[in-house]
Amino acid sequence: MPSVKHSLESGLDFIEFLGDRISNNSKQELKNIYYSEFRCREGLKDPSFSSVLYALVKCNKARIRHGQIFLNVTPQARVYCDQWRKPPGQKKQSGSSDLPKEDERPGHTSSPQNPVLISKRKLATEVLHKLKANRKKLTADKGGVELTSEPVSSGGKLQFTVDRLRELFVVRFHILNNGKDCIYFTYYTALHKIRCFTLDDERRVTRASPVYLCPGESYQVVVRYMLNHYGYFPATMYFEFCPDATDSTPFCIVREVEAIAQTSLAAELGPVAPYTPHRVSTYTAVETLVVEGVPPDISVVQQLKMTVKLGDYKYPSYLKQLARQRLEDSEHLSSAARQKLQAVNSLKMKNYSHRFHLLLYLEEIQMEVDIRKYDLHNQTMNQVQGDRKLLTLRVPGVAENRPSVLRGDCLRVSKSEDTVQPITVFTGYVHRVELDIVKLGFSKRLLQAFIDNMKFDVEFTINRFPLKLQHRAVELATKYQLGEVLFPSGAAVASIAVPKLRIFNRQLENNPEQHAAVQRIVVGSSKPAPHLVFGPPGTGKTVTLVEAMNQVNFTLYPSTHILACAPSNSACDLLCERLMVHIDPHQVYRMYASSKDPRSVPKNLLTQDAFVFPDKETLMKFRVLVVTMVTAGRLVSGGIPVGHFTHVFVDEGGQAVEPECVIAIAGLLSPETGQLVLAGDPKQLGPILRSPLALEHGLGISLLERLMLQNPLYQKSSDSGHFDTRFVTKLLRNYRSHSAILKVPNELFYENELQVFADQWEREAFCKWEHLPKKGFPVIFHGVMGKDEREANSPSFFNVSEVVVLVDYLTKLMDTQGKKGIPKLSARDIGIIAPYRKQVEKIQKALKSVKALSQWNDLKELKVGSVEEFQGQERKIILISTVRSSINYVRMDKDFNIGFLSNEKRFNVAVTRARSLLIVVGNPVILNKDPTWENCGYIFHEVFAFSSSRGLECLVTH
Ligand SMILES: Nc1ncnc2c1ncn2[C@@H]1O[C@H](COP(=O)(O)OP(=O)(O)OP(=O)(O)O)[C@@H](O)[C@H]1O
Repeated sequence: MPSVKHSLESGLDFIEFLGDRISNNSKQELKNIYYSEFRCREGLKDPSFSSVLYALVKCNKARIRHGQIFLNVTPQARVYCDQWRKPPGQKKQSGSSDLPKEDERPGHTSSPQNPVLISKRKLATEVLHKLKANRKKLTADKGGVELTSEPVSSGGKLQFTVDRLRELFVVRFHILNNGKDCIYFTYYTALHKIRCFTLDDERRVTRASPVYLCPGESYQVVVRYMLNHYGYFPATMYFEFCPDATDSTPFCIVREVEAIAQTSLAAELGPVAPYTPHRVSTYTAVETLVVEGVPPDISVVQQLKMTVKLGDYKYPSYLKQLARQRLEDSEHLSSAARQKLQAVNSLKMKNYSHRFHLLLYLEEIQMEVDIRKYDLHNQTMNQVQGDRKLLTLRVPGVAENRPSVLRGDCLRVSKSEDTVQPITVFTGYVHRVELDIVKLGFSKRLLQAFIDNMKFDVEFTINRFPLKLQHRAVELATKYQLGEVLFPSGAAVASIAVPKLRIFNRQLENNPEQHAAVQRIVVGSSKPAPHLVFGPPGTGKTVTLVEAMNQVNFTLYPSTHILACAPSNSACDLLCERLMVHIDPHQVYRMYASSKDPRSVPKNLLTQDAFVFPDKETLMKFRVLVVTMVTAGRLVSGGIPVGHFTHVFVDEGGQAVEPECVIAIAGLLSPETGQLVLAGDPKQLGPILRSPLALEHGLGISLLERLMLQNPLYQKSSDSGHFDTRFVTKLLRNYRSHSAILKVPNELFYENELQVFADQWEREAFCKWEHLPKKGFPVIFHGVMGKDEREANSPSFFNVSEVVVLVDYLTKLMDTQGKKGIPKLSARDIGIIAPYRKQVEKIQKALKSVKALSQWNDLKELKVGSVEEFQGQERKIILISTVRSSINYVRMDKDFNIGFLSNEKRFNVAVTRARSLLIVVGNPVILNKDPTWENCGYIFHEVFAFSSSRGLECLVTH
């Protein structure tokens, strides 16, 4: 019995084979064609007609009504004729050819799979490969054959746009034998399976019955497009010719066809200018004379005096050598260098600072190498209207940290025409970053000499401040003997009875794990060892942390001071907002770094125009300070004494490298009496690192993850199979999402341990939404054949077809809210996640320009951002745009650690933010090439009762 999958593939090939005869509904006639023409092709082992029909019906590719068969390919017919039929007795060809070898062609394969598909796939791979390598050769007219088309092609590419769907668009290829000899037109096909066109020619050319063209004779192939969906539909048309029907080497001519169907919104959002990539130039050392620029006014009012020194921590030169060797040839690391690295491989308190200094140096060296890639040449700057002391510079990519430029950072510019050494280098300080524009403060000397259109070369520099803080932190960890905090043995742990608590957040009363965790933290049951709270997304880690802080503040008052930290500002803001529900806001202080733009701070957290670092005494009066880990370093510099903070709470602890986390501990927390609490999920976004060497030697592992992986106190007991709850709390009840939303992450990352506890009314709020493909399953995967594009000289990607679909869903949500049992919505209930900054920008632009959406008067509250910006956040409805539509860029995503593909952790965070409805918009063909997304397709298949091997394809719900 053949598998349904095998039968379906044969069925789809049969449909393709039928060509124009697809409209034939007679079961008997189709059966005859199947057996007499299709199934008996040489070497084929297709299943029986009834098995094929069964598979087609089961997978919605055919319907049977009153004994008649309706093949489900219209109007999206994929009915170009397949002509992989070898002429009987054809001899093996000799000589080189553009074509696949003869024994790889159908009829010569012994594979039990369908050879039509295999050979066509092979042909497609080969032709596409050759197109990349030598496009000119493949697309050139040759052998006397002239291939023209209507519409006319240019450089082998034929592009056309249709404005309206479901309207016929005809492309004609004219084949003219312009040579002196006769020629056989033996074969043609489209090398992509996009079901939006049919191929037709009068005499049904096949290798079995080629068309003979005498000199001067011509022939026509017609491609009929019927686009049912907006998007971008590329195809590669392959035409094959032979000077002699039996005994000569065939050759081919290829044309690329791009059909585009777009709305006016898509046209409006399209590229503003063709993409011109930034060219990387080689760097040569030159003698320079540096002229200092003007830093921005400190918007932070600095009342906190710096009393603890921060060293410079420059890396030793031998390390640069080592890193360079490694970068160029990892085989030839000197043995001394190798030993140095090996010596620090196993982390102990004894080598703690030494090891992290080394790894941080390696990271810095790599950062220096990477930042050079962004150097700009021959750039013009402009004077800022209204503030002529500043110059603006366009920095493509800055919005997605390529390069990372923050307020207060420094850039080095020199006049492009300056060639005489020493070259004058002007340092410019970043006053403001606005999308891809930076505003820079330079010295008077440059401003006075500045004239419009002056050309400059620009070098970016790295911000060493966070690195320096990390170096100091690992040193302080040794100085203050944090051994029992960083490598706890559990020896000093006293057994204390847990107190009865009056819980502030009543939700926790129903969750014994959360409740117990709070009790343990309040009583300090793990002290001096850290207490870990870990669990999958939405299991209430942050809520537990916040309740524990409330309880510590309330129960142990007045002897406690809390430092609440997270790696990112958005996670800190969330902590702060939740803390202020139960703690008097005057007792909580949210301290921001000077690099933070006050305009990006949530209104309820910004109490004054500028940020203030109050003096030490004032700071020490607050019950709770909320800061990022890096800003916690300022508290150390400001001389807040060790032991002032009785508790340090770290949320999203899995996102920071260990030395970053230690900034908030070393020099602040008492090693004997302090309580450290770390919350996080190692399966969500981790630290981002550049140096492969540092990664290889473990810098990518967070403190939370290291303790969980390497310290027995934080592992399940082999006897009981349970965690020791004095040290670790594992949360498994998910309070955020509908089970359908959790299905994929639960299976892929959490061994199906995650339990659904979200409020039933909330989680099922969209289960009856009329636009769901399956009622009761509030997940939509919407397949879009879009195009990932870039514009001007920005390296960031966007995909307008996906923006159009997102906007369409938003409009549907707006139209249906408050009707038929669907709750009323405000824009703040919705979040849109996109992997690239340009796509975020295009979505924001679309939100502003679509009139229908302006009904939401809080439209500004609709958050559009990257996954990083959504970590720890949730919304009722999440829409995700995956953008990627060409396989060629997937490698780039991996190298730059961007995008959704090849990054499980980013995928996990993105799909676990929604409470009641998740809509993913993406290209199924590309996503299926990634194992995580492909699995996603398989898992959904069960739900949708599809039976196919085609991953996400079956979920395409145009
Ligand atoms: N015991 C509980 N009962 C009901 N709802 C809860 C409970 N604990 C947490 N929640 C709710 O679950 C949602 C997720 O909580 P929280 O943000 O604390 O999860 P998290 O584990 O920190 O998530 P992430 O890993 O995504 O950062 C919130 O809406 C919160 O109010």
